[in-house]
Amino acid sequence: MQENQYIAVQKSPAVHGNIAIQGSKNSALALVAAACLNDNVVHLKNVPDLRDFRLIEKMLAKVGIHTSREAEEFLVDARLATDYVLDFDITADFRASYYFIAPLLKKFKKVTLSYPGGDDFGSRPIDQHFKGMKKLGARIEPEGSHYTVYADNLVGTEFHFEVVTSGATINLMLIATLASGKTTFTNCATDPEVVDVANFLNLMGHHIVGAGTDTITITPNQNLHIHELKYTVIPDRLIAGSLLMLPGIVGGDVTITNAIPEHLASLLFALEDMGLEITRTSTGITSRKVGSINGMRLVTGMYPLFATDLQQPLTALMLYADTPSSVQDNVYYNRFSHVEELAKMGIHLGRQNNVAFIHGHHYRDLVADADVNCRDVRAGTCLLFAALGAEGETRLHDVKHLFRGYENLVGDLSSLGINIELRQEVEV
Ligand SMILES: CC(=O)N[C@H]1[C@@H](OP(=O)(O)OP(=O)(O)OC[C@H]2O[C@@H](n3ccc(=O)[nH]c3=O)[C@H](O)[C@@H]2O)O[C@H](CO)[C@@H](O)[C@@H]1O
Ligand SMILES: C=C(OP(=O)(O)O)C(=O)O
Repeated sequence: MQENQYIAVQKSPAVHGNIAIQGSKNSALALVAAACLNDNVVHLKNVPDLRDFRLIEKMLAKVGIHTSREAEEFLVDARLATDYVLDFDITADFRASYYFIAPLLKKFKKVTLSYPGGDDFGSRPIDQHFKGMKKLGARIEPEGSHYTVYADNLVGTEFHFEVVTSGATINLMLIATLASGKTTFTNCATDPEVVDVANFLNLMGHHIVGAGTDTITITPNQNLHIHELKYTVIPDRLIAGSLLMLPGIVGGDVTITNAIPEHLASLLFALEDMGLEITRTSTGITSRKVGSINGMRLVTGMYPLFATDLQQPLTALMLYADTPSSVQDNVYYNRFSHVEELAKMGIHLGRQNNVAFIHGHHYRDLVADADVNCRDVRAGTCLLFAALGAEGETRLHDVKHLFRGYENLVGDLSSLGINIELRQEVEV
């Protein structure tokens, strides 16, 4: 359906309102896979209703793993898994497909799947996943666009990540629960999503220590009590962080009622540095425009440094600052698809390798009447936010990318007072 739709936005009045944030997409993707490791039903709360999860449901149904949505819960029951080959088209269509290696290795000691998809911002290697699996004793056979992992005898080991990667840290943590004996990983990612998955594995009865630090040990428990589990996914820090930027662009205030401030520390400092008033309370985070917005020099890095996923949305705020800014993405050097699209709105950023330069101020009187394409979820957020400060109408196409991250984007923004509409594309 989203193939035939576009979003139209006009210059927005000051925003006011409260939003409760959906569950984290990136955490829930891993938790659904982790739930498939349990030998009984798992009830996950806060799994967002997004395309990746609909793909997962279809992919798992094909191998006999039952999932369903009942009331607020996403149910997973992997007890009757029937096949070790995951659909090639589906596994190539989203990033987190590699998290399903562990549950199928558990059942069949082998699994075949495609190389992962996800947002395209240049090279997204999975060499650390492969190196870690091999160190645990797996054998990997590439076969064109797909590969098979064989794991007859996984043995606990020590593995040092050459690159800090959240995906590989989570994936290898899941696979290490299948090994005999203890595994120690060093140079791990410390993201909240890693901690969320470790907490769930501990709830299952495994013994994971150190998640959230650079050293994680996994002592698997092969005599788990087999019972139903309930677990709640953490709120989505990337959506919370993005929405907190809005007052800086159009004025007003936004309160996120269920965010976890520690997960957003580097963003909140950046927003304060840019001149927003940020209030952290036990019930949420409020961002309010109280004066002019300053530019800043932003550098991304792995958690707890500034998240690469938030640099594109923050670029939109930088457009409306009084002084220039720069954004250096050290995680994905080519995560700049918004730059070409902003140019269609008359917003010209400089770009040198992995750094974008934003003049600021200059765009305050911008008049836009433009059609732009959302090429990935966070680039789409940048375009949408940039358009909210410009006179005239901006039409965002390829919204399927945008909706990959947001469960209720149009509803949430409308509730804040933003003039946003979902329209049908006209067939030509
Ligand atoms: C589904 C999901 O959770 N997606 C998030 C996850 O992606 P994803 O898990 O794919 O990203 P990683 O944390 O793995 O990537 C971090 C860095 O490590 C590099 N790398 C990664 C794996 C590997 O085997 N070799 C390697 O060199 C990557 O190129 C990148 O430069 O974290 C990214 C970085 O915070 C976010 O932008 C994505 O939103
Ligand atoms: C890049 C993202 O997702 P994925 O890793 O699933 O492509 C994202 O959520 O910004």
